[in-house]
Amino acid sequence: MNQADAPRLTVIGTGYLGATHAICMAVLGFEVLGVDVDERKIGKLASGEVPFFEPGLPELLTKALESGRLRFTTSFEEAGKFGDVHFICVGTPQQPGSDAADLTYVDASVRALAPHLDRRALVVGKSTVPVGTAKRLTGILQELAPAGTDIELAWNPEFLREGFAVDDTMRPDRLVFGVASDWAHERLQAAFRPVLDLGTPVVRTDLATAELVKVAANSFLATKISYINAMAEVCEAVGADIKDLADSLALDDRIGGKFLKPGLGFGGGCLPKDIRAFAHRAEEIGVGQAVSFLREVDDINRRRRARTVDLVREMLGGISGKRIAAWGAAFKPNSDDIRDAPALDVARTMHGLGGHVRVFDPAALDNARRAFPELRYGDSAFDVARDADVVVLLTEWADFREIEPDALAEVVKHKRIVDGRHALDADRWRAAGWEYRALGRS
Ligand SMILES: NC(=O)C1=CN([C@@H]2O[C@H](COP(=O)(O)OP(=O)(O)OC[C@H]3O[C@@H](n4cnc5c(N)ncnc54)[C@H](O)[C@@H]3O)[C@@H](O)[C@H]2O)C=CC1
Ligand SMILES: O=C(O)[C@H]1O[C@H](OP(=O)(O)OP(=O)(O)OC[C@H]2O[C@@H](n3ccc(=O)[nH]c3=O)[C@H](O)[C@@H]2O)[C@H](O)[C@@H](O)[C@@H]1O
Repeated sequence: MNQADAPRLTVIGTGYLGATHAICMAVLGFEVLGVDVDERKIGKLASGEVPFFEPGLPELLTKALESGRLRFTTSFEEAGKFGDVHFICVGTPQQPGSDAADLTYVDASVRALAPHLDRRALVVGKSTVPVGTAKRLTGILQELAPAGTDIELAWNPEFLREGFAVDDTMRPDRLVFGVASDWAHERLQAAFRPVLDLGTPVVRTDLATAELVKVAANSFLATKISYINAMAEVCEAVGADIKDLADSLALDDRIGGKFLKPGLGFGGGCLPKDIRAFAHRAEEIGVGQAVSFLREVDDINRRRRARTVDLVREMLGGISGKRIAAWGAAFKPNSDDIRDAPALDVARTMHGLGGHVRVFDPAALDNARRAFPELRYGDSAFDVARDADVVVLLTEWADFREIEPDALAEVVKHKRIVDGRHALDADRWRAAGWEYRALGRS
């Protein structure tokens, strides 16, 4: 990359998204400054420690720090002086007691940065926000940036998946540039030059469309998952098989098999809160009816968690006093993220019903322990399964899928397994004498 032309980047908010973006951009050759209000997080990153689990990222952090192109700070003054392009990557969680997105952090970060922008710069929103946020932030920048400086706002939604964050950042399927001028578009092109050189498709559009693309994408993915889980409910009622049904649908190219995996449903820090915030925002702007199906998507998804508990109850004839091995805590494999994790929701419900639940997860145990100290935890999949009345697979880590039914049979009290993620080979487990149950399978 031609260093002379390359803009200097700041990345504001160094959580899952921001840390990944900052590290990858430095590896790609940019000078990058990561900024966060969390001193501990900044301290860890600066000393070479990624504060969350993400395959491949620790190695890249080491590489980026060694290159001298990546630094971290808590100072917005330093950020304003340093950067030509500022990426806003702070959290937009669900507001407590409401479906709306909490924009406190986005507003605070823009307000903190704006007074320090003393030369022409581009501020780029990456966080997932309700449509209309960019317009409002443009007003805040105009109000708070020093008089006479030319500050523009653009929107560049992010589509990375946790667990594949490095690859999704370095080689995304597409880039969306929501811009209000040719200058902003050119600046974004410069800020993604090495990615564009790979032939990555770019959609240039306006700010509102860019904001909407993101929530539309997550809503589509959530709808696909709830669609197949709705079919699972129907299968349960008639004794049909959701696995065969999903496999058959997937063979139609127009439908495709991705995000068509039935089971416990979606969780995490994004899909659930994003569909709720979108439905809420649509209602605010008078088009609630257009996306009212998202409420149903959410309800179908929540029912999966309750139904999984029901399945365990049916199998055991009650949950109170039973020893239950819960395999998984993270919202999906290859992540330590427990935000709105279906696995922990199910484990906590079974605990609340008097079950002796013990949880194991290969990466998310520390986070789970901190968030839910009332649950009991073990050191391995076999450890929590000792003398269990039932094993419940809640997050489909490869470590769990690879376990031999005969080896596990040695430690459990009863050979019963609930496959909450349709991740195990039912025939193999049944052949080994296990009672195998999964939602939507007779
Ligand atoms: N996690 C993911 O895979 C993806 C997340 N997103 C979106 O990106 C945004 C961030 O998500 P995550 O990285 O998961 O959240 P996170 O909670 O891991 O990170 C947010 C970071 O922002 C920092 N922060 C809060 N207020 C700040 C301020 N005023 N100034 C500077 N830093 C501040 C926090 O300390 C934290 O480190 C959200 O809008 C999310 O929906 C989009 C695509 C993927
Ligand atoms: O906005 C975001 O933060 C991100 O949200 C999701 O990414 P992520 O939350 O990392 O995880 P996914 O792989 O999408 O899985 C989400 C949930 O759906 C569940 N899922 C996924 C696929 C499937 O077929 N069935 C299913 O139940 C997973 O177990 C998980 O709980 C999107 O896939 C990303 O494109 C987006 O950038």
